[in-house]
Amino acid sequence: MPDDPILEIQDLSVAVGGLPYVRNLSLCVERGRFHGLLGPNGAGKTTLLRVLYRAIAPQSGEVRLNGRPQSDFSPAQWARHVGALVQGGGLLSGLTPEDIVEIGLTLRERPSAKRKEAVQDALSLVGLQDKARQDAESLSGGELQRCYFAQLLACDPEVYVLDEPTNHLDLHYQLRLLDEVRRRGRSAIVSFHDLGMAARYCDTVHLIQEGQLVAEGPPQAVLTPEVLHQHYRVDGRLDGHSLKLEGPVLDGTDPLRVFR
Ligand SMILES: Nc1ncnc2c1ncn2[C@@H]1O[C@H](COP(=O)(O)OP(=O)(O)OP(=O)(O)O)[C@@H](O)[C@H]1O
Repeated sequence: MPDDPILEIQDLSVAVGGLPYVRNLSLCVERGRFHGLLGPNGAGKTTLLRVLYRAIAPQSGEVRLNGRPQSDFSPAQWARHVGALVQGGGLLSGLTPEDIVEIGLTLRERPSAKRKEAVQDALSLVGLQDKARQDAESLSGGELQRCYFAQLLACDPEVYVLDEPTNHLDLHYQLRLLDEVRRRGRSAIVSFHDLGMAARYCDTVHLIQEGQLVAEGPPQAVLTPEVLHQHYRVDGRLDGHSLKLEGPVLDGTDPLRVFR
């Protein structure tokens, strides 16, 4: 049992259109720790995260925050504690980055002067201070991801739920923004495809396959050559924070061939 769980997921099952995409899954997020959710495409990572930020309800099982069931909280109360960076944005028409960050802050009861300051601070953190009043529809993919990151950083929830947060970000911002979440000492549950980044940031990783938890523990203990072979269909090994690949990908396909 973890020492100090902030979020407990107990025996969770989620079906979409009658098909089970998360099955009897239990895991704990420890207070102040970074947890990675790993697994191949379609494993169920986003589905699980969507339950955590209440976009969908589970068929069975329970999510608890500080020992209290999710159903004890109104959606707005929950969102104050558990904030999410999700895949794909919302409606942007007519909004600026300033508006997007400020909309997030309506969850927080802050005087308007403090709110303005928080918006500017968050936009500076993500390097968007010069684009604060531009039409958000004109932002690049990475700039938009930074804008949503700013919204979350301004709210600064107790638990950060990040679904592939490095999507569209250049290396500088991948490191800068995940460093910022870690610097704040918050709890985080984060889906990653980049196993090197997962190894760099996560205290614990949870490997999911076909909606079930198949392994969990420190990255170096979980991401063994056998696991890479079996679940990612590549041969390689984790060397510190670097993934060293050996030989072609399995199933007879060698994507590097086209570059040779
Ligand atoms: N609304 C939906 N309708 C139909 N199928 C869905 C829906 N949502 C999820 N699924 C299916 O559930 C399975 C798990 O999807 P999910 O997005 O959770 O996977 P993932 O691990 O996040 O994958 P990826 O790494 O590709 O983002 C997939 O097979 C997906 O097609």
